[in-house]
Amino acid sequence: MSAITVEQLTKEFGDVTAVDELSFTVESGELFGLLGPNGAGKSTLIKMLVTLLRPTAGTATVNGHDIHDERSAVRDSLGIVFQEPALDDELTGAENLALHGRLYGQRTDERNQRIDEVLDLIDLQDERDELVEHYSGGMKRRLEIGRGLMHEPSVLFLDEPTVGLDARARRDTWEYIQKMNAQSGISIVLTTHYIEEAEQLCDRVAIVDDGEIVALDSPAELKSSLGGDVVTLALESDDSIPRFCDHLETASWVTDYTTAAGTVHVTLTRGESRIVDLVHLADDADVRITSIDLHKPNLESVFLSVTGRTFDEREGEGEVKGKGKYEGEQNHTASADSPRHNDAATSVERQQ
Ligand SMILES: Nc1ncnc2c1ncn2[C@@H]1O[C@H](COP(=O)(O)OP(=O)(O)OP(=O)(O)O)[C@@H](O)[C@H]1O
Repeated sequence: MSAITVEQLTKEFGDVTAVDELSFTVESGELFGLLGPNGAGKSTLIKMLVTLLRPTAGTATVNGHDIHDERSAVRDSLGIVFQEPALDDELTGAENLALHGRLYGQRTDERNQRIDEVLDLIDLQDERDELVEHYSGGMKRRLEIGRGLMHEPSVLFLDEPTVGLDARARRDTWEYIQKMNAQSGISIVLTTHYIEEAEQLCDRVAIVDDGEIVALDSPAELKSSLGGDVVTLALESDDSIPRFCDHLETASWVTDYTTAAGTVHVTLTRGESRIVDLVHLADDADVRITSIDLHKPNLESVFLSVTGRTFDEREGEGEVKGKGKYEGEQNHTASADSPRHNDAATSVERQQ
C-alpha cells in the first residue's frame, strides 16, 4: 500500500492558487522530498495532508485514510514537525516527550518505554533531564523530531527540518532522519528549500514551483535527465564561435551545445575527463580559449532547466508574493499560558 496518494489536490487563497491540482504517491518506507523556493506551496500541501487545512478541490489518502472523511484516523497515523518551534523550553527533554505521549493517550508504562526508545534514537539519553532551554539548536531540532515519533506514526512530515541550523547541526540532523527512516521503516515526507538537503536525503524528490510539481524522480534520475555535465568555454572572440562549433559537431562524445556572447556551453558526460579533448578541438579550429568552467548538474540545474529561472530568482519573487494578508491561516502554536504544543490533532481541535 502507498503511504500517501494525492489526487488533483488544490488550495486557493482568494486569487492565489497555492497548490494547483497536484497528484503523486509516496511509497511505504520512502523518504520523499518536496523541494521548492519559499512560497512554492509546500507548507500548504502538507497542512492539507495533515488535515490542518481543507482543500479547495481534490483529495488524498494518508495510510489509506481519506483526508476528508477520516480526519481522526489520518491524524492518529502521522507525526508532524513544523518549522516553528513547538517545545516547552521550561520542561526537560523527557518531559516534553511525556507531554506528547499523554496527549496521545499513552499509558504511563507504555509512555516511559517509548520515551527511552525515542531518546536513544535521537541520541539525547544523557541530556534527558536537562531543561530544553539549555539545549543547542541541533538538539532542540532532534527533540522536536523525536516528539513527532512518540506515538509511533507510520508517516512523519517534516516541514523544513533544518531551517535555522548551522552546517554541522544540519548534517547531524540529516543523519538522524536517515537513521530513523532506515531503522523503523517509517515513511517520511519533508519539505525543503535546501537543494543539498533534497539531494543528500531523499529517495525521490518532487520539485515544486508555483503550486505545481515541475519534476519528480530520484535525485540521480533528475540530474541525468539533463544529459550530463556542462563545460563552459569562454572564447577570445565571437567570430571564432562558428568555427569552434563546426569542430564540436565532429566529436561523438558531445551530447549537446549552446552558444551565448563569447561563450559555448558544451553538455557531455564525465566533463572532467574531456577538458583536454576540448582544448585540442579548439587548437584544431585555431580558436583561443580564455577560460574553462566545469559544472556538475545538481537539482538547482534541474530547477533552472524546468522553470527557466534560478532558485534565488524564484525566492525573490516568492517573498514579494508571500507578503499579502493571510486569510484562514490555522494557528498551530499555543498561547503562552497553556502547554505549548502544536500537534496536528490538538491544533485542529482548537479550530473547530
Ligand atoms: N493562509 C493563507 N492566506 C493567503 N495566502 C496564503 C496562505 N498560506 C499560504 N499562502 C500563499 O500561498 C503560497 C504558498 O505558500 P506556502 O507557505 O505553502 O509556500 P512554501 O513553499 O511552504 O513556502 P515557505 O517555506 O516560505 O512557507 C504563497 O503565495 C503564500 O503567500
